[in-house]
Amino acid sequence: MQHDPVHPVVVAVDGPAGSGKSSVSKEVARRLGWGFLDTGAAYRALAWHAAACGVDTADAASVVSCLDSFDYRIGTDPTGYTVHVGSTDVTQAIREPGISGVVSQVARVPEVRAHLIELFRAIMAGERRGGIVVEGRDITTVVAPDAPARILLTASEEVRMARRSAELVGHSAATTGQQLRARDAADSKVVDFMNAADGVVTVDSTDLDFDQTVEAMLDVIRDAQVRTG
Ligand SMILES: Nc1ncnc2c1ncn2[C@@H]1O[C@H](COP(=O)(O)OP(=O)(O)OP(=O)(O)O)[C@@H](O)[C@H]1O
Ligand SMILES: Nc1ccn([C@@H]2O[C@H](COP(=O)(O)O)[C@@H](O)[C@H]2O)c(=O)n1
Repeated sequence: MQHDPVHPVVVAVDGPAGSGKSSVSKEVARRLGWGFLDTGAAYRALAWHAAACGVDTADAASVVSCLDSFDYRIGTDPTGYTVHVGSTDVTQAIREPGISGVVSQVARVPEVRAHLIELFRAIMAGERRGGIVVEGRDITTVVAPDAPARILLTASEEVRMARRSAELVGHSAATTGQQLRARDAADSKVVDFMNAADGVVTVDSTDLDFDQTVEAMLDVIRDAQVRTG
């Protein structure tokens, strides 16, 4: 797994909502000096764009009609990336519960998935650092099934709910937990991110703190580096 200036090393990470995919992957990328790609941000930004255009996100054909005008930009710097749709910075807006509540409707549309997967592969190929850590739901199985290191990052539902409620001040723990469970249920109908596919290593962070989880992921990457030379 040596640095090839043309093909960055890809680390693929999947997992359910609140498992730590984005925060842990970002820190792993930062420690390696590699890029980081949060693929969920694109589905969220498209949900934001559809809503901004007055489109009903439950109507697949209307969502598809928004793809042509979806001018999406995201950086891969793990120390501070921004998300733009056109000239609007939507980095914060796409994290609002209103977007989390409808993003699965957008993500289940096959044309949307095909469009965004192409975009992710282009971003991965354009990475100029030695590697890129890419996280989402179908990275280990669809977006980058040949990645040398593939990880399913998980944690018990109870722990994931507690971690998510701790960061969402002003929202009840019950509502936050309900939303997380509903999103996983909807997303699971489209891709399987609860079970590790063949060759994918599971990192269960239920009993690990943040730093231990980062180290566990780095161990998997180091093992893959030894395996693939
Ligand atoms: N091992 C851990 N110990 C303690 N807290 C953690 C751990 N891993 C992640 N967290 C915290 O859990 C919260 C959820 O993590 P994060 O947002 O990275 O999850 P996610 O899988 O990307 O979620 P989503 O798919 O909903 O965007 C964050 O506040 C993060 O700091
Ligand atoms: N590879 C992916 C990534 C995300 N999604 C959908 O986007 C939603 C938001 O993702 P977060 O990681 O920011 O929570 C998620 O709930 C999925 O609907 C996806 O389908 N595939």
